[in-house]
Amino acid sequence: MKFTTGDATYWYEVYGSGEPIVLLHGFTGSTQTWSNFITKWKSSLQIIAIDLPGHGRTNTPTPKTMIACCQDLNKLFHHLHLETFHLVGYSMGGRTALSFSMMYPDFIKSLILESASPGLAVRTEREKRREKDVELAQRIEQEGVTNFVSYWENIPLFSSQKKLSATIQQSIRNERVSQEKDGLASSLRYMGTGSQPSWWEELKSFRKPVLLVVGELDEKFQLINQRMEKHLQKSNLTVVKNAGHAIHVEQAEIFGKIVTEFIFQNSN
Ligand SMILES: C=C(O[C@H]1C=C[C@H](C(=O)CCC(=O)O)[C@@H](C(=O)O)[C@@H]1O)C(=O)O
Repeated sequence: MKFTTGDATYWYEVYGSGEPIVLLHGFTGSTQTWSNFITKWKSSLQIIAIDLPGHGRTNTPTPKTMIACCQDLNKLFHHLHLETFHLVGYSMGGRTALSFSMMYPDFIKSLILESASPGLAVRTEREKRREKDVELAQRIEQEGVTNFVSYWENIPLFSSQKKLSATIQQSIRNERVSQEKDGLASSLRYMGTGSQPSWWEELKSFRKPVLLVVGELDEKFQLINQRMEKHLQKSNLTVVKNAGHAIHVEQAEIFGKIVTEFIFQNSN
């Protein structure tokens, strides 16, 4: 289904009925990221999966910053008459879910962040990261998506995915190569880790329940989330064994169990 606001058209999908949960994919992803979770849980939950700017079937001619994207999501949730819901985000989708929660906390019943971060606290680090994000965006524009994906799927952060079956690895690749180069480049430039605001200071005032999920093989994001847990009032950090960055793929059953148990514990 499509929701239009200004010159932006967001693609979203709604499944099932019951406790509402919103799913936000990561960089190079789409609603397809959640197909395993949706198949398994749509009989127990109302699931809303959204394509973020620059991804899937969402079209945003005017580039969307993280703040602008969250303002659009606010309009979409009002359009859907969603008063409160559980918000799940993976990686870039986790940064987006956290940003949205900081901006519109009243919507949030619980927040589930998979391999996410609140951005970079130090201005010079943000500036350096933004330069890297822009360089990567230029690489995508010059070399095209297929060549970029061949690079991207081999960065150390995703090394644990090499243990996955060829079929699953191919499905991740298929989702990535289906993206548009201008969309990915715009996402990096305007919603990348270096472009978004830092929410580190605001974490301590967020009062809703937060589940932080990281893979035991993802050292970088384990350290980030250990820091996040110390800043948050009501959070618990779950480290999933034999998983790297993409727990929802690498340990799909465990991911589904952890997330749904947390949702039902916080569904009142
Ligand atoms: C490589 C780093 O940053 C990227 C890592 C993960 C994020 C993501 O959404 C990847 C999803 C995927 O490809 O499965 C991405 C983001 O948050 O936009 C980051 O650019 C790093 O070392 O920080």
